[in-house]
Amino acid sequence: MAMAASISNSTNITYSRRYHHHLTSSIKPSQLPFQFKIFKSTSSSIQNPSFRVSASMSIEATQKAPQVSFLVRKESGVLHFVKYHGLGNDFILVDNRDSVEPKVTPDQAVKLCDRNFGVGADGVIFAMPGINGTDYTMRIFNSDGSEPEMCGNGVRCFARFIADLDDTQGKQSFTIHTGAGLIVPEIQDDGKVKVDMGQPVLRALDVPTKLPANKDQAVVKAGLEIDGATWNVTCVSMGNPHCVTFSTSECKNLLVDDLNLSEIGPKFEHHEVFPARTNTEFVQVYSRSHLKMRVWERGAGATLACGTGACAVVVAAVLEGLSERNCTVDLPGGPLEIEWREEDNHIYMTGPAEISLSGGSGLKVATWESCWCDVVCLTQQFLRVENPQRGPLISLENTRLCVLIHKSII
Ligand SMILES: N[C@@H](CCC[C@H](N)C(=O)O)C(=O)O
Repeated sequence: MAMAASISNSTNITYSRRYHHHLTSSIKPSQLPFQFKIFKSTSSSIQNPSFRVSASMSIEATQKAPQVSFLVRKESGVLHFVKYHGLGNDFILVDNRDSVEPKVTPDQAVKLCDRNFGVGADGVIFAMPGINGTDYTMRIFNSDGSEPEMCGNGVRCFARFIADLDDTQGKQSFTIHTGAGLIVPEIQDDGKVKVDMGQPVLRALDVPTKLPANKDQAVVKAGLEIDGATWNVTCVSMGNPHCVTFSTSECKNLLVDDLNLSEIGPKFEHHEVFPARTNTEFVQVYSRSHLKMRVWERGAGATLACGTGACAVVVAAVLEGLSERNCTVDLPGGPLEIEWREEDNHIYMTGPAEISLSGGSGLKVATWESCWCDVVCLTQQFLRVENPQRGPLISLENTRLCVLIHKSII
Protein backbone atom coordinates (compact mmCIF):
# COMPACT_ATOMS: atom_id res chain seq x y z
CA MET A 1 0.00 0.00 0.00
CA ALA A 2 1.27 3.42 -0.76
CA MET A 3 0.70 6.09 1.80
CA ALA A 4 1.41 9.75 1.36
CA ALA A 5 2.06 12.05 4.22
CA SER A 6 2.59 15.73 4.10
CA ILE A 7 3.92 17.91 6.84
CA SER A 8 3.30 21.60 6.87
CA ASN A 9 4.37 24.38 9.14
CA SER A 10 2.78 27.69 9.89
CA THR A 11 4.40 29.39 6.91
CA ASN A 12 2.55 26.97 4.63
CA ILE A 13 5.68 25.26 3.40
CA THR A 14 4.66 21.73 2.56
CA TYR A 15 6.94 18.74 2.64
CA SER A 16 5.82 15.54 1.00
CA ARG A 17 6.96 11.95 1.29
CA ARG A 18 5.56 8.75 -0.07
CA TYR A 19 5.73 5.62 2.01
CA HIS A 20 5.26 2.10 0.73
CA HIS A 21 4.05 -0.61 2.94
CA HIS A 22 2.47 -3.98 2.44
CA LEU A 23 -0.65 -4.80 4.34
CA THR A 24 -0.97 -8.48 5.09
CA SER A 25 -4.56 -8.28 6.26
CA SER A 26 -7.40 -5.90 6.14
CA ILE A 27 -6.99 -3.54 9.05
CA LYS A 28 -9.16 -0.60 10.02
CA PRO A 29 -7.34 2.72 10.20
CA SER A 30 -8.21 2.99 13.90
CA GLN A 31 -6.06 -0.06 14.60
CA LEU A 32 -2.89 1.35 13.15
CA PRO A 33 -0.31 2.69 15.55
CA PHE A 34 1.45 5.58 13.80
CA GLN A 35 4.43 7.43 15.02
CA PHE A 36 5.84 10.45 13.32
CA LYS A 37 8.89 12.33 14.37
CA ILE A 38 9.47 15.82 13.15
CA PHE A 39 13.04 16.97 13.49
CA LYS A 40 13.40 20.68 13.48
CA SER A 41 16.99 21.53 12.73
CA THR A 42 18.11 25.06 13.49
CA SER A 43 21.73 24.77 14.43
CA SER A 44 22.84 28.22 13.35
CA SER A 45 19.71 30.31 13.47
CA ILE A 46 16.19 30.00 14.71
CA GLN A 47 15.00 32.40 12.02
CA ASN A 48 15.00 29.85 9.20
CA PRO A 49 13.85 26.57 10.58
CA SER A 50 14.07 23.60 8.30
CA PHE A 51 12.30 20.37 8.90
CA ARG A 52 13.67 16.89 8.48
CA VAL A 53 10.83 14.49 8.38
CA SER A 54 10.84 10.86 9.22
CA ALA A 55 7.96 8.54 9.73
CA SER A 56 7.54 5.01 10.88
CA MET A 57 4.52 2.84 10.80
CA SER A 58 4.07 -0.56 12.31
CA ILE A 59 1.07 -2.63 11.47
CA GLU A 60 0.04 -5.50 13.63
CA ALA A 61 -3.66 -5.78 13.99
CA THR A 62 -3.60 -7.79 17.17
CA GLN A 63 -0.64 -6.21 18.92
CA LYS A 64 -1.53 -3.98 21.84
CA ALA A 65 0.23 -0.66 22.35
CA PRO A 66 2.90 -0.98 25.04
CA GLN A 67 1.89 0.09 28.55
CA VAL A 68 4.69 2.56 28.98
CA SER A 69 4.55 6.23 29.58
CA PHE A 70 5.42 8.52 26.71
CA LEU A 71 7.81 10.16 29.17
CA VAL A 72 9.94 7.07 29.61
CA ARG A 73 12.16 8.03 26.69
CA LYS A 74 14.72 10.11 28.44
CA GLU A 75 17.77 11.27 26.53
CA SER A 76 20.23 13.49 28.32
CA GLY A 77 20.18 17.12 27.26
CA VAL A 78 16.71 16.80 25.81
CA LEU A 79 13.69 18.33 27.44
CA HIS A 80 10.81 15.91 27.13
CA PHE A 81 7.39 17.40 27.15
CA VAL A 82 3.80 16.64 26.35
CA LYS A 83 1.42 19.20 24.93
CA TYR A 84 -2.12 19.39 26.24
CA HIS A 85 -4.89 21.85 25.69
CA GLY A 86 -8.07 22.83 27.47
CA LEU A 87 -10.45 24.23 24.85
CA GLY A 88 -7.51 25.38 22.76
CA ASN A 89 -5.68 27.04 25.66
CA ASP A 90 -2.50 25.04 25.11
CA PHE A 91 0.41 24.18 27.36
CA ILE A 92 3.73 22.42 27.28
CA LEU A 93 3.76 20.06 30.27
CA VAL A 94 7.11 19.15 31.80
CA ASP A 95 7.67 16.28 34.24
CA ASN A 96 9.55 18.17 36.94
CA ARG A 97 8.76 15.79 39.80
CA ASP A 98 12.43 15.18 40.56
CA SER A 99 13.28 18.81 41.25
CA VAL A 100 11.93 21.93 42.94
CA GLU A 101 13.57 24.08 40.24
CA PRO A 102 11.76 24.38 36.89
CA LYS A 103 13.72 22.64 34.11
CA VAL A 104 13.05 25.57 31.81
CA THR A 105 13.95 29.20 32.47
CA PRO A 106 11.46 32.00 31.75
CA ASP A 107 13.53 32.97 28.68
CA GLN A 108 13.46 29.42 27.38
CA ALA A 109 9.71 29.28 28.03
CA VAL A 110 9.26 32.31 25.80
CA LYS A 111 11.14 30.51 23.01
CA LEU A 112 9.29 27.24 23.53
CA CYS A 113 5.94 29.02 23.40
CA ASP A 114 6.75 30.90 20.19
CA ARG A 115 4.29 29.63 17.57
CA ASN A 116 6.63 30.24 14.67
CA PHE A 117 10.10 29.50 15.99
CA GLY A 118 9.28 27.18 18.89
CA VAL A 119 6.82 24.46 19.82
CA GLY A 120 4.00 26.95 20.28
CA ALA A 121 1.86 27.27 23.41
CA ASP A 122 0.15 29.72 25.76
CA GLY A 123 2.42 28.59 28.60
CA VAL A 124 4.79 26.02 30.07
CA ILE A 125 3.60 24.03 33.10
CA PHE A 126 5.80 22.12 35.53
CA ALA A 127 4.62 19.12 37.54
CA MET A 128 6.73 19.40 40.70
CA PRO A 129 6.93 17.67 44.06
CA GLY A 130 4.06 18.52 46.39
CA ILE A 131 4.52 20.69 49.44
CA ASN A 132 2.45 21.15 52.61
CA GLY A 133 1.15 17.58 52.26
CA THR A 134 -0.14 18.01 48.71
CA ASP A 135 0.41 15.41 45.97
CA TYR A 136 2.04 17.86 43.55
CA THR A 137 3.00 21.46 43.00
CA MET A 138 2.05 23.20 39.76
CA ARG A 139 4.06 26.11 38.46
CA ILE A 140 3.51 27.84 35.15
CA PHE A 141 5.23 30.39 32.94
CA ASN A 142 3.08 32.46 30.59
CA SER A 143 4.20 32.73 26.98
CA ASP A 144 5.90 36.07 27.86
CA GLY A 145 7.94 34.35 30.60
CA SER A 146 6.03 35.86 33.53
CA GLU A 147 4.83 33.53 36.27
CA PRO A 148 1.14 33.62 37.17
CA GLU A 149 -0.25 32.24 40.41
CA MET A 150 -2.80 29.94 38.82
CA CYS A 151 -4.20 28.63 35.57
CA GLY A 152 -7.60 26.94 35.35
CA ASN A 153 -7.27 25.24 31.99
CA GLY A 154 -3.71 24.42 32.91
CA VAL A 155 -4.71 22.62 36.08
CA ARG A 156 -7.14 20.39 34.13
CA CYS A 157 -4.30 19.58 31.72
CA PHE A 158 -2.04 18.98 34.72
CA ALA A 159 -4.48 16.40 36.11
CA ARG A 160 -4.61 14.56 32.80
CA PHE A 161 -0.83 14.69 32.51
CA ILE A 162 -0.39 13.22 35.98
CA ALA A 163 -2.98 10.53 35.28
CA ASP A 164 -1.28 9.70 31.97
CA LEU A 165 2.00 9.05 33.75
CA ASP A 166 2.30 5.40 34.61
CA ASP A 167 2.63 5.58 38.34
CA THR A 168 -0.65 7.04 39.54
CA GLN A 169 -2.29 3.61 39.77
CA GLY A 170 -5.67 4.71 38.59
CA LYS A 171 -5.90 7.65 40.97
CA GLN A 172 -8.18 10.26 39.43
CA SER A 173 -8.10 13.08 41.96
CA PHE A 174 -5.08 15.05 43.11
CA THR A 175 -4.23 17.76 45.61
CA ILE A 176 -2.17 20.44 43.95
CA HIS A 177 -0.28 23.26 45.55
CA THR A 178 -0.36 26.41 43.40
CA GLY A 179 0.37 30.10 43.85
CA ALA A 180 -3.37 30.41 44.54
CA GLY A 181 -3.27 27.79 47.31
CA LEU A 182 -4.74 24.29 47.26
CA ILE A 183 -6.50 23.27 44.05
CA VAL A 184 -8.21 19.88 43.67
CA PRO A 185 -8.94 18.52 40.20
CA GLU A 186 -10.81 15.27 39.66
CA ILE A 187 -11.00 13.36 36.39
CA GLN A 188 -14.58 12.29 35.80
CA ASP A 189 -15.76 9.08 34.11
CA ASP A 190 -16.52 11.01 30.91
CA GLY A 191 -12.89 12.20 30.79
CA LYS A 192 -13.68 15.79 31.66
CA VAL A 193 -11.96 17.33 34.66
CA LYS A 194 -13.88 18.97 37.48
CA VAL A 195 -11.79 21.33 39.57
CA ASP A 196 -12.43 22.78 42.99
CA MET A 197 -10.94 26.20 42.29
CA GLY A 198 -11.29 27.47 45.85
CA GLN A 199 -12.84 30.76 46.87
CA PRO A 200 -12.76 33.98 44.87
CA VAL A 201 -10.98 36.97 46.38
CA LEU A 202 -12.86 40.26 46.09
CA ARG A 203 -10.98 42.65 48.36
CA ALA A 204 -9.58 45.34 46.05
CA LEU A 205 -6.18 45.41 47.70
CA ASP A 206 -5.80 41.65 47.27
CA VAL A 207 -6.94 41.42 43.64
CA PRO A 208 -4.95 43.78 43.36
CA THR A 209 -6.56 46.91 41.96
CA LYS A 210 -6.49 50.60 42.83
CA LEU A 211 -10.04 51.10 41.55
CA PRO A 212 -12.45 52.53 44.14
CA ALA A 213 -14.03 49.80 46.25
CA ASN A 214 -17.53 49.60 47.72
CA LYS A 215 -18.33 49.24 51.43
CA ASP A 216 -17.41 45.54 51.28
CA GLN A 217 -14.02 46.56 49.86
CA ALA A 218 -14.92 44.95 46.53
CA VAL A 219 -14.81 46.60 43.12
CA VAL A 220 -18.17 45.96 41.48
CA LYS A 221 -19.28 47.78 38.34
CA ALA A 222 -16.72 50.55 38.79
CA GLY A 223 -16.02 52.94 35.93
CA LEU A 224 -12.70 52.55 34.13
CA GLU A 225 -11.74 55.11 31.49
CA ILE A 226 -9.95 53.74 28.48
CA ASP A 227 -9.55 55.74 25.28
CA GLY A 228 -12.43 58.06 26.10
CA ALA A 229 -14.88 55.23 26.86
CA THR A 230 -16.07 54.26 30.34
CA TRP A 231 -16.07 50.52 30.92
CA ASN A 232 -18.01 49.10 33.87
CA VAL A 233 -15.68 46.61 35.53
CA THR A 234 -15.82 44.12 38.38
CA CYS A 235 -12.53 42.84 39.77
CA VAL A 236 -12.03 39.28 41.00
CA SER A 237 -8.94 37.32 41.95
CA MET A 238 -8.88 33.57 41.43
CA GLY A 239 -5.35 33.66 42.79
CA ASN A 240 -4.58 35.62 39.63
CA PRO A 241 -6.18 38.99 38.85
CA HIS A 242 -9.22 39.40 36.60
CA CYS A 243 -11.08 42.46 35.40
CA VAL A 244 -14.52 41.53 34.07
CA THR A 245 -16.67 43.81 31.95
CA PHE A 246 -20.21 43.33 30.65
CA SER A 247 -20.97 46.89 29.60
CA THR A 248 -19.82 50.41 28.93
CA SER A 249 -21.60 53.65 29.71
CA GLU A 250 -22.84 53.54 26.10
CA CYS A 251 -23.65 49.87 25.69
CA LYS A 252 -25.58 47.78 28.24
CA ASN A 253 -24.69 44.35 26.88
CA LEU A 254 -21.41 44.00 25.00
CA LEU A 255 -21.34 42.31 21.61
CA VAL A 256 -18.03 40.61 22.20
CA ASP A 257 -17.44 39.55 18.60
CA ASP A 258 -17.28 43.23 17.64
CA LEU A 259 -14.34 44.00 19.92
CA ASN A 260 -10.83 44.50 18.66
CA LEU A 261 -9.16 42.54 21.44
CA SER A 262 -5.56 43.09 20.44
CA GLU A 263 -6.13 46.84 20.49
CA ILE A 264 -8.16 47.15 23.69
CA GLY A 265 -6.75 44.19 25.66
CA PRO A 266 -3.26 45.59 26.35
CA LYS A 267 -4.80 48.86 27.58
CA PHE A 268 -6.55 46.95 30.36
CA GLU A 269 -3.59 44.67 31.03
CA HIS A 270 -1.16 47.52 31.59
CA HIS A 271 -3.53 50.08 33.12
CA GLU A 272 -2.10 51.82 36.15
CA VAL A 273 -5.03 50.70 38.33
CA PHE A 274 -3.75 47.12 38.06
CA PRO A 275 -0.34 47.02 39.78
CA ALA A 276 0.17 43.31 38.97
CA ARG A 277 -1.31 43.77 35.46
CA THR A 278 -4.57 41.95 34.80
CA ASN A 279 -6.41 39.38 32.75
CA THR A 280 -9.53 40.91 31.17
CA GLU A 281 -12.77 39.17 30.27
CA PHE A 282 -15.27 40.82 27.91
CA VAL A 283 -18.67 39.24 28.44
CA GLN A 284 -21.96 39.08 26.60
CA VAL A 285 -25.00 37.89 28.56
CA TYR A 286 -27.18 35.42 26.65
CA SER A 287 -29.34 34.49 29.64
CA ARG A 288 -29.05 34.13 33.42
CA SER A 289 -27.28 30.80 32.95
CA HIS A 290 -25.46 31.30 29.66
CA LEU A 291 -22.65 33.77 29.10
CA LYS A 292 -20.19 34.31 26.29
CA MET A 293 -16.71 35.68 26.90
CA ARG A 294 -13.56 36.65 25.11
CA VAL A 295 -10.36 37.03 27.04
CA TRP A 296 -7.18 39.04 26.88
CA GLU A 297 -4.73 37.25 29.17
CA ARG A 298 -1.99 38.85 31.13
CA GLY A 299 1.29 37.63 29.67
CA ALA A 300 -0.31 35.63 26.87
CA GLY A 301 -2.68 37.93 24.94
CA ALA A 302 -5.87 36.69 23.30
CA THR A 303 -6.29 32.99 24.04
CA LEU A 304 -9.03 30.55 23.09
CA ALA A 305 -10.00 29.92 26.69
CA CYS A 306 -9.21 30.91 30.26
CA GLY A 307 -10.45 28.77 33.14
CA THR A 308 -9.77 31.21 35.96
CA GLY A 309 -11.31 33.87 33.71
CA ALA A 310 -14.55 31.89 33.28
CA CYS A 311 -14.75 31.47 37.07
CA ALA A 312 -14.19 35.19 37.59
CA VAL A 313 -16.87 35.95 35.00
CA VAL A 314 -19.54 33.97 36.86
CA VAL A 315 -18.60 35.59 40.18
CA ALA A 316 -18.78 39.04 38.56
CA ALA A 317 -22.09 38.21 36.84
CA VAL A 318 -23.62 37.13 40.16
CA LEU A 319 -22.29 40.24 41.91
CA GLU A 320 -23.74 42.48 39.17
CA GLY A 321 -27.08 40.62 39.36
CA LEU A 322 -26.76 39.33 35.79
CA SER A 323 -26.71 35.55 36.30
CA GLU A 324 -27.39 32.62 38.57
CA ARG A 325 -24.54 30.76 40.27
CA ASN A 326 -24.55 27.91 37.72
CA CYS A 327 -23.59 28.99 34.24
CA THR A 328 -22.33 27.71 30.94
CA VAL A 329 -19.60 30.05 29.79
CA ASP A 330 -18.88 29.98 26.06
CA LEU A 331 -15.28 30.72 25.15
CA PRO A 332 -13.79 30.85 21.65
CA GLY A 333 -12.48 27.29 22.20
CA GLY A 334 -15.73 25.88 23.62
CA PRO A 335 -17.86 25.86 26.77
CA LEU A 336 -16.98 25.50 30.45
CA GLU A 337 -19.46 24.69 33.20
CA ILE A 338 -19.00 26.94 36.22
CA GLU A 339 -20.70 26.76 39.59
CA TRP A 340 -20.15 29.25 42.42
CA ARG A 341 -21.48 27.16 45.27
CA GLU A 342 -23.28 29.05 48.00
CA GLU A 343 -22.64 26.46 50.74
CA ASP A 344 -18.84 26.61 50.71
CA ASN A 345 -18.21 29.75 48.59
CA HIS A 346 -16.00 27.59 46.34
CA ILE A 347 -16.05 27.70 42.56
CA TYR A 348 -16.22 24.46 40.59
CA MET A 349 -15.11 24.40 36.99
CA THR A 350 -15.76 21.46 34.66
CA GLY A 351 -14.27 21.10 31.21
CA PRO A 352 -12.09 19.04 28.90
CA ALA A 353 -8.32 18.59 28.83
CA GLU A 354 -6.74 16.72 25.98
CA ILE A 355 -3.33 15.64 24.83
CA SER A 356 -2.16 17.00 21.52
CA LEU A 357 1.38 15.69 21.12
CA SER A 358 4.53 14.65 22.89
CA GLY A 359 8.00 15.72 21.99
CA GLY A 360 11.47 16.67 23.02
CA SER A 361 13.64 19.66 22.55
CA GLY A 362 17.32 20.24 23.05
CA LEU A 363 17.44 23.39 25.12
CA LYS A 364 20.40 25.68 24.78
CA VAL A 365 20.46 29.19 26.07
CA ALA A 366 19.72 30.88 22.78
CA THR A 367 18.91 28.30 20.13
CA TRP A 368 17.10 25.06 19.66
CA GLU A 369 19.43 22.17 18.93
CA SER A 370 16.68 19.90 17.86
CA CYS A 371 13.04 19.51 18.38
CA TRP A 372 10.92 16.50 17.75
CA CYS A 373 7.32 15.65 18.16
CA ASP A 374 5.55 12.34 18.08
CA VAL A 375 2.31 13.23 16.49
CA VAL A 376 -0.29 11.20 18.28
CA CYS A 377 -3.38 12.61 16.75
CA LEU A 378 -4.63 13.75 13.43
CA THR A 379 -7.41 15.99 12.30
CA GLN A 380 -10.75 14.29 11.99
CA GLN A 381 -11.30 15.37 8.44
CA PHE A 382 -8.30 13.33 7.39
CA LEU A 383 -7.84 10.30 9.57
CA ARG A 384 -8.95 9.61 13.09
CA VAL A 385 -6.35 7.56 14.86
CA GLU A 386 -7.33 5.95 18.10
CA ASN A 387 -4.85 4.76 20.62
CA PRO A 388 -6.24 1.68 22.37
CA GLN A 389 -4.60 2.68 25.64
CA ARG A 390 -5.67 6.30 25.76
CA GLY A 391 -8.89 6.27 23.76
CA PRO A 392 -9.73 8.59 20.89
CA LEU A 393 -7.02 11.07 20.12
CA ILE A 394 -7.77 14.64 19.44
CA SER A 395 -7.26 17.02 16.58
CA LEU A 396 -4.30 19.24 15.95
CA GLU A 397 -6.43 22.14 14.85
CA ASN A 398 -4.64 24.61 17.04
CA THR A 399 -1.11 23.55 16.53
CA ARG A 400 1.11 24.88 13.81
CA LEU A 401 2.80 21.61 12.97
CA CYS A 402 0.36 19.31 11.33
CA VAL A 403 0.85 15.87 9.89
CA LEU A 404 -1.86 15.10 7.46
CA ILE A 405 -2.41 11.59 6.27
CA HIS A 406 -4.95 11.68 3.54
CA LYS A 407 -7.74 9.27 4.27
CA SER A 408 -8.48 8.81 0.60
CA ILE A 409 -5.27 6.91 -0.07
CA ILE A 410 -5.28 4.57 2.92
N1 LIG B 1 -5.26 30.56 30.82
C1 LIG B 1 -5.21 30.45 32.21
C2 LIG B 1 -4.66 31.60 32.97
C3 LIG B 1 -3.15 31.67 32.78
C4 LIG B 1 -2.51 32.73 33.64
C5 LIG B 1 -2.81 34.13 33.20
N2 LIG B 1 -2.31 34.44 31.91
C6 LIG B 1 -2.23 35.09 34.23
O1 LIG B 1 -1.17 35.69 34.01
O2 LIG B 1 -2.85 35.27 35.28
C7 LIG B 1 -6.48 29.87 32.78
O3 LIG B 1 -7.05 28.99 32.12
O4 LIG B 1 -6.87 30.20 33.90
